[in-house]
This record gives sequence, structure tokens and C-alpha cells, in this order.
Amino acid sequence: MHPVSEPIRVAVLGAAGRMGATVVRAVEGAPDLELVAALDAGGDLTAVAAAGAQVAVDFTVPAVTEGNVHALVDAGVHVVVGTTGWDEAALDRVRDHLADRPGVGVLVAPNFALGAVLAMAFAARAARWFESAEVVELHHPDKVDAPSGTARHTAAAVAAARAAAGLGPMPDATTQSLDGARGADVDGVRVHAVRLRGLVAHEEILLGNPGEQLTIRHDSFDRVSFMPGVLLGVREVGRHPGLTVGLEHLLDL
Ligand SMILES: NC(=O)C1=CN([C@@H]2O[C@H](COP(=O)(O)OP(=O)(O)OC[C@H]3O[C@@H](n4cnc5c(N)ncnc54)[C@H](OP(=O)(O)O)[C@@H]3O)[C@@H](O)[C@H]2O)C=CC1
Ligand SMILES: O=C(O)C1=N[C@H](C(=O)O)C[C@H](O)C1
Repeated sequence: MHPVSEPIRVAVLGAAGRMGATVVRAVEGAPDLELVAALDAGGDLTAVAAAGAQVAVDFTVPAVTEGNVHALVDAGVHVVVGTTGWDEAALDRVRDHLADRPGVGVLVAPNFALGAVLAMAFAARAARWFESAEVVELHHPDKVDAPSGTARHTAAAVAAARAAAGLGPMPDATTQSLDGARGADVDGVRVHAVRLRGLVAHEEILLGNPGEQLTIRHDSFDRVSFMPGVLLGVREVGRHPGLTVGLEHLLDL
């Protein structure tokens, strides 16, 4: 007979938010996980370790997520982070901190939807074959950041693939007659952000060559789309000490 393993004890930060509330329901519905703490703004972070949480899931706001991670790492709690707004400097600070905490794992993923992770991977794979590439992200109007973390991650991956293939800048003879008309520049890749009532989370990667276009599109119509990836992260983060950036590293793509 196999021994029955104990459930993983999980805390959710940002538990009253759109994502946090969905994560709370997903954790409660998973027989191998146990929700031991659910915190929102103004909550006491020391309650996470006090409740015996082994893994904390952070879907809060860009202004607080890095501080949460450092405090949780100090407490020896693994962290799964979905909150966006991370830059390389913030990721480096977490990496440095984790060097002093060898057993602790932190997963930061801009998108936990499996289709979105695949769309990013496909875009990076296709990028070297096209003269032009641009990213369009489309979200609900209550989203606080722009462009989306996913779009930044996608554009950076496309730019890296182009650079590795020795491609130069994209063709673009535009002089902007209105600031912002050409979107944001992420490592030389243009990123455009749409905010529209009715949308949830959507992304298109447009790749162009003379006489042809490839469009890679992903749609999250419901926040349940992120839950298999979040739960995978919760189950796996303790087996991946140090910092992991992107769910793709936990998938056999
Ligand atoms: N990686 C992924 O797959 C996904 C990532 N996201 C990202 O997740 C983040 C949250 O998105 P969403 O749920 O839509 O946003 P919401 O605004 O709905 O939720 C954020 C929640 O965090 C709470 N909060 C603020 N400060 C703290 C704090 N210090 N401690 C604990 N909770 C706090 C807020 O409370 P209050 O309102 O009272 O301030 C709010 O309830 C965003 O960065 C978004 O981009 C979203 C979807 C998928
Ligand atoms: O705020 C959102 O809603 C989302 N945020 C993430 C991002 O910024 O990439 C992931 C997804 O796009 C939904």
C-alpha cells in the first residue's frame, strides 16, 4: 500500500481580487492542496508562515509583490507569483536573496494559461523567419498596468530570437505624428495595448514577410484558464529551488 501524502499547505495573497478569488476556489477544489491562509490588502504577512503555509500564491499589485516575495523567502515559504510589473533588476534582487536561502523556490510567471505559454513559445520559434513582428495585447479596462507582463515577455523572447538569428531592426519608415501611435518599444519590438469593456486577456503576435502574414492569437475568456498553470506551479515550486521565470520551464514544450 502507498502511504497517503499530506496535502500541500497554501496561502493566497490578494485573495479578494479577480485572480486571487479564483485561486482560492481552485485550491479549495484540489484534494492534494489545503488553503491555510487568504490575505488581502492590509493583511499581516507573518500570518502566512504562522498558518504553516509551505507555498504562497501572490496575485496582488505591482507595487507590493516584490516586497511580499522577499518577506516570504525570509520566512522559508516557496512563492508562486502571477502579479506583473517585474523588471530585470527586481528579478535579480530576488535571485540574490535566494542565494542565501538555498532550499526555497520562487516561480514568477507573467501568464499561467497553457495556451498563452504555447503562443509565446511558438512566436519565439517563428520570429527568425519573418522581417517584421509586433505584439498586440487586449485586456479588460480594470487592468492597472500596460503593456501586459505577457506582452513584455513575448516581445523580449521575439527580440532575443531575432538577435540570435542575426536579424537587424525591422523595416519601419514611420515618423509619428502623434506620440504613442507606434506603441511601446520592448527590445526593438513594438507592443500595443488595447483596454476594452467585455475583454478578459488576449494577445496577438503578428509576423510579416513580403506577401504573407502569420498571426498567433491566444484568448483567455475566463480566469479559470489560468488555474491549471497556477496549481502546477504550487505543486512544483518546492522542487525548483532558486528563481524560475516563466511557466514554460515547468512544461515539456
Ligand atoms: N500570471 C498570470 O497568469 C496572471 C496575472 N495577472 C496579474 O495578477 C495581478 C492581479 O490581477 P487581478 O486579480 O486582476 O487584480 P485585482 O485588482 O482584482 O486584485 C488584486 C488584489 O490584491 C489586493 N492587494 C493589494 N495590495 C495587497 C497587499 N499588500 N497584500 C495582499 N493583497 C493586496 C487588492 O486589494 P485592494 O483592491 O483592496 O487594494 C486586490 O484584492 C495583476 O498584476 C495582473 O496583471 C492576472 C491574470 C493572470
Ligand atoms: O491583468 C490581467 O488580467 C492579466 N495580466 C497578466 C499580464 O499582464 O500579462 C496575464 C494576463 O494577460 C491577464
